[in-house]
Amino acid sequence: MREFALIDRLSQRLANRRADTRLGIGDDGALVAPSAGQELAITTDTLIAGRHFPVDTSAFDIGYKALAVNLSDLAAMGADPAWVTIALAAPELNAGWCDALLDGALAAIGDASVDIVGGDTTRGELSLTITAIGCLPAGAALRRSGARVGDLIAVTGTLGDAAYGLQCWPTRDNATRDQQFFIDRLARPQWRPGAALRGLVNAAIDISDGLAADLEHVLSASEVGARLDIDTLPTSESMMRSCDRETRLGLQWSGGDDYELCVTLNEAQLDRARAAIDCPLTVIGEIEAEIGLRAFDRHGVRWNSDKARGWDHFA
Ligand SMILES: Nc1ncnc2c1ncn2[C@@H]1O[C@H](COP(=O)(O)OP(=O)(O)OP(=O)(O)O)[C@@H](O)[C@H]1O
Ligand SMILES: Cc1ncc(C[n+]2csc(CCOP(=O)(O)O)c2C)c(N)n1
Ligand SMILES: [Mg+2]
Repeated sequence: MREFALIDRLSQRLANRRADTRLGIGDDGALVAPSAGQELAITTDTLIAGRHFPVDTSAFDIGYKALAVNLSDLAAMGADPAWVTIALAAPELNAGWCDALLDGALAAIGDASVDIVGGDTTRGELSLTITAIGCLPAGAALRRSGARVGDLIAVTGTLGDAAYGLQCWPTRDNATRDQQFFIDRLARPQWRPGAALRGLVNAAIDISDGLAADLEHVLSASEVGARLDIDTLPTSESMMRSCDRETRLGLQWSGGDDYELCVTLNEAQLDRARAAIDCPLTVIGEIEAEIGLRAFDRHGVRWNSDKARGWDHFA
């Protein structure tokens, strides 16, 4: 298939959902009309074959993950996702493969009010760069710098599953149910509706590089420290069955690819935050004045947190 055949195919399949999308695919740029009083949150993330996903990942899963990780960044800003562009580089264009990629992208969007308003198509090694734009009332964004001494630290969902999924990847053709669960967590991360936490939490980040590394970004932006109770890290049943404690804690601490939200909030808002977000929200620690990230086990013994700190492309 040629470049313009793909673009025609895309525009035929994409119907705009939003009244404030004035012009989608087809011109030199898209046109959108945000409401007065709103701010736009803008984020971009690239996924490269062999680096962000195994080279033999299905087109559906590549499309899914590319959208999910970007919508997760908007969620971490507390923005309602609204528009995305998809820049695709591929060695060749195969119609069935492109359809499956778009199926995956649309599945990750789900019933969110998001329009794919543009993109770019080039020949090259397989990679996707998504730009996602979200809306929120001016001043209401969830920033990394908002954590306050005394805040609780909480995370959505469970941690470590996707990092273990990467280790399970070689089993994918005859995976056990637990191994398949981990592989699915890697391939199709569930982005969380962070916009629902606006006004309820003081700071937020999504966990892409690993809990420790990403929480450190919040701590340094907020000029505070934290104490974590390592035995409270939310753990899936599959993970409990599959890994010993040290392996599990290593994956949860610094494995990355979780795309869960880590937030800090006043204890008085905890019940409201839990009611607002449609997934478990587990308290794992507290913000303290003393700079640095400290972890302790349930007996109060310091957990060796000098282990690998998280994903760094250039480490
Ligand atoms: N090449 C670049 N040019 C300009 N800004 C950049 C560049 N790379 C990163 N940034 C900015 O640096 C900040 C942190 O980027 P980073 O990619 O680490 O985001 P993240 O949300 O922590 O991680 P992830 O990419 O896993 O979602 C963001 O504000 C991002 O826009
Ligand atoms: C094949 C393969 N190898 C390694 C990993 C792990 N991984 C890659 S990038 C990243 C952090 C987020 O990326 P970024 O910071 O670019 O957003 C993680 C945890 C993977 N998913 N697939
Ligand atoms: Mg992020």
